[in-house]
Amino acid sequence: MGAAYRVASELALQPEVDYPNSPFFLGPEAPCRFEAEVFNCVVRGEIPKQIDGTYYRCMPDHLWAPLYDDDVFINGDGAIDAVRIKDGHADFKQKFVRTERFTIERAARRAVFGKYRNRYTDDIRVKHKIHSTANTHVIYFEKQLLALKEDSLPYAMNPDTLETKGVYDFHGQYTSPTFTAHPKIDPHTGELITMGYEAKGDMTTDVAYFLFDKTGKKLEECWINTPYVGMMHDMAATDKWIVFILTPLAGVPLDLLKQGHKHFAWDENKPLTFGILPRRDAKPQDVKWFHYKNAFYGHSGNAFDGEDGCVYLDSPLTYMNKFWFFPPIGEDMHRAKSAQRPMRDPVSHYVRWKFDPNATDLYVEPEELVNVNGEMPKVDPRYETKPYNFVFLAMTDPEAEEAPAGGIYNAIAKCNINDGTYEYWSAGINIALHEVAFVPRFPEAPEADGYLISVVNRHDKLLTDIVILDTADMAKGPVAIIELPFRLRNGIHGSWVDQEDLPGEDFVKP
Ligand SMILES: C/C=C/c1ccc(O)c(OC)c1
Ligand SMILES: [Fe+2]
Repeated sequence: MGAAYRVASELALQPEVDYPNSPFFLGPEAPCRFEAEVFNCVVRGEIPKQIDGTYYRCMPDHLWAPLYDDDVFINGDGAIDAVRIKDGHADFKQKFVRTERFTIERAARRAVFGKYRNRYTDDIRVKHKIHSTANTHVIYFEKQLLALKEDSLPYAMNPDTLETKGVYDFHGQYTSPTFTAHPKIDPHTGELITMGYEAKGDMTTDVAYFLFDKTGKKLEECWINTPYVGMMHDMAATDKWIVFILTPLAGVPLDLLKQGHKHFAWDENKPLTFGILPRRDAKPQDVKWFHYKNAFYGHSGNAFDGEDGCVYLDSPLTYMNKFWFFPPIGEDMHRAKSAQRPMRDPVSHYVRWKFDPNATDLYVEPEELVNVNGEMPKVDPRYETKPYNFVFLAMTDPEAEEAPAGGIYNAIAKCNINDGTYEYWSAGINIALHEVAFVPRFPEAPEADGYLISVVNRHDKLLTDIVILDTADMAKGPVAIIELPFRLRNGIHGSWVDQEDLPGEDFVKP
């Protein structure tokens, strides 16, 4: 190391960017902090000409060193990545959502907001401001992007410029202060199905369900209460039913929150719980709650109505608290320890839950569909809310001798849920793979026949690739690799939007 750099290493970082010494902020996960535009990205291979649209993705990226060293990666500022693909070329853009937090902290040039979902840890002057980081999911509805964080309302954005328009409450029709990061858009009706939890304030059991028609007109609003307070990250919907998912990541008592405790803590005495509610003409007394044992639920694959009148929900099931950074209840809040899983069971597998609206026994036991250690399920969107045959999962390569760095995903599987078989591409060791987006090969293509888009963080090169796979030959690996000239961080969820649904051709202005 040259003399200049020996000196540099003795110079302290300015406090506003002196990030904690934690895996959430180091090495390949060091904050990026930039906005970007790359016209005509470097591409290897051939991007199929039929692909015409934009892939949007949400990435938490702390702009400022957090006020608390034990802050979690899911409290980073939301940046939206957009990859516009047309005629075999790709243009890239990344912009931060202009949340209130973004704007206030930019003016202050430092962090002002406190811990994840704990406004009692915010600087007193922003305690009543919108807490959203808009960092979890980005969906497309009513010709705009909605950047989502489950503790707040959506932020609406322009899909071409990625400019933030502002907080969106469906023209006053949405009356909960919280909005899930996993609303569902029914591909057959264009309706938006959504909910907010802790909907009457921190640690309340209130949940508000809403249905909007494709023009954004409210069709349903129904308020219910859950058996306990817990993280309700994802949901599910069929033609006839809504499924609420309540996990044992329990909300801590309000007085602990006020003392600065993390919002959630793993409660090994609480069961993973499901509630079903009629999708139409929903009444609070209609909700019916089912429960399993103590287990972790991340995301829903799909749900559908059976001919037997039962509601079927398919999902990965995990036997340990994947969110180990939310400690067991009752323990010191700085401790990070996982709940125990039963010995020899897989960490996760893909299962089917069955809820009988007429059941008297409210205990449910899932049936295994596919034995893979995967999460971030995606089905062909044309089959959402309907019976289906295939699910894509981000997973840990079952044949790799070493786990991928950081316990993240390094393979993508196309799973047949009818016979439990799967085909997959493994990207190797020193990389992190993400949730996929699916693009049908052509509008009437068979289910799951088409292309997958995912982001690959190359820890070997500290750069990021966007890969395109052909689902007809998963094992072959990418047919095209879009090479970005910089590194992105772990992202959460994203959406593919066909060009014919987008408002214009203004993605890249000359
Ligand atoms: C897999 C991710 C799950 C998740 C749950 C709650 C959050 O606030 C969040 O923010 C990025 C992510
Ligand atoms: Fe999620």
